[in-house]
Amino acid sequence: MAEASTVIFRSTLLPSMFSQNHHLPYSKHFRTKTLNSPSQIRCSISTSDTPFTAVGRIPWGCEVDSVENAEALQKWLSGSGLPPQKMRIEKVDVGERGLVANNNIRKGEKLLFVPPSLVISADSVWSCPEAGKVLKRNSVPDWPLLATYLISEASQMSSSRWSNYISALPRQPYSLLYWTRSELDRYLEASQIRERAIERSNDVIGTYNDLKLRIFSKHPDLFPEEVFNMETFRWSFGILFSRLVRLPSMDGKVALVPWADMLNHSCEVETYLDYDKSSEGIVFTTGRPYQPGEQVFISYGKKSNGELLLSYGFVPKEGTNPSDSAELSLSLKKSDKCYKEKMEALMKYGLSGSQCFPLQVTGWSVEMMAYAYLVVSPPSMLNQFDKMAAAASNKTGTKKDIRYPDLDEQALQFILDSCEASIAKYSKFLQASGSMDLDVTSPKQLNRRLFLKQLAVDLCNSERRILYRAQYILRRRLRDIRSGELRALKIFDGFRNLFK
Ligand SMILES: C[S@@+](CC[C@H](N)C(=O)[O-])C[C@H]1O[C@@H](n2cnc3c(N)ncnc32)[C@H](O)[C@@H]1O
Repeated sequence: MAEASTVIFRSTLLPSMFSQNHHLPYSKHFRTKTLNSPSQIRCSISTSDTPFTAVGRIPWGCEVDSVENAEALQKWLSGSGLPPQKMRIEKVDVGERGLVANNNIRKGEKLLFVPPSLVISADSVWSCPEAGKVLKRNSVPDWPLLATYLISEASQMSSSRWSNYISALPRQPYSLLYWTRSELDRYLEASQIRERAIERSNDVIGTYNDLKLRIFSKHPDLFPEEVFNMETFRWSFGILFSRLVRLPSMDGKVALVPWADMLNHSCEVETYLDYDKSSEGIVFTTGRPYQPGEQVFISYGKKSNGELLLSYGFVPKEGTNPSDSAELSLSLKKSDKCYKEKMEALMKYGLSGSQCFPLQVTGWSVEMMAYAYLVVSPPSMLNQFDKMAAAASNKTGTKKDIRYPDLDEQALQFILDSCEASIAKYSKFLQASGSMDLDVTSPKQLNRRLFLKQLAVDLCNSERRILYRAQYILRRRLRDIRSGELRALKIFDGFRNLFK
């Protein structure tokens, strides 16, 4: 058996393209090409208590913890070419349903072997071929194409080849797409994830409206609004965000992999799904042994707790995620004497006067430090603004690691101030959360609110922890700088007295 490290191919459940670059609007990847045209319908996330449009019930899928539908899926897959498995679907403690080991599984074993014929991708055959042809003719990119495909197949019910798979999908995936605007404002006020969730919802709305304008309205026979509407698109995007896999060995192709998508995530494992050329199937290689009855995990990628909440609707236990990070917002002061010049430099590199940077337990990025240098630099350093802005952006090939020792103290103090302002926001929310939601009377609403609030509290605790750590490092660095300066001053005074 090959060593795990040689056979593990990196992939993530939900494309890693979103996590790799915080500053890249993810919409660029899945929106259709004409989205920026002047004729596009502009629409923003609802400010009312409902997400997008009125919440309708999706007529397919199942309750998120339904094992019956998952067992029917298992049977259908076995009859359709899925080889015998060393795992079975069960109700689990972490993640509602998951795959558990049937017998002892060794570290370094290859599992799954889902054949390409059981994978849903942009090349899959449509039960309604005409609809597929129209989308292809309009060069619809993979994400919206797959979202439409899923709805189209779901609406075919048992005539679709994928009916058993679709019946086992959650009717309402856990995703921030299902949080209303007021829930996002209420619970995620302190976290930058709120902005990302609003952006994402707006992108989904924009994508749907664009498809409707360009394609669906012109082919109402193929894409009737009763089936292809905002509600069904919210569902299909929720499914894609929480289950789509990027397969590096298939040139980064994105796909839904039935059965494999029953695996839950653990921050403690580093095994990813990918296509294995030798066995011609989707596999993963275990990074640790499992005992019979134990849940088997994969990794959805190196994502922060906020990113996991955004796409998958869960937050790992505090302190268990080594890839966790918090976003810190830094802002240029309007009262800055060189505000105009600094803004020009920032805009030249695609940055703005208020910019978010990831902060990790281990520290902060060179981009963040460069941005802080720019904010605190005096007018005499005007000729350095461009260089600083270039280093603050991660879009240039220029040398990023710039140093201005004379500005260190001010730049670090500026980051510390921003950090402390952010900590105060988290603390305010966490304090207030205890007495929140006592105004709710219906048990169903109370349950939902308690559930969302708990997720938000977990997220805020984990993000505040990272900020506390940064605060500690910053204070220590500043103390060192200041005590170093004090020592130098004392030595200087000593010499002066000697000469006197
Ligand atoms: C790819 S699916 C995994 C199968 C899923 N549990 C099911 O029953 O359909 C991803 C979803 O599983 C759940 N999940 C995965 N890992 C989890 C974890 N570590 N903790 C809590 N929920 C998890 C989340 O609801 C997520 O949106």
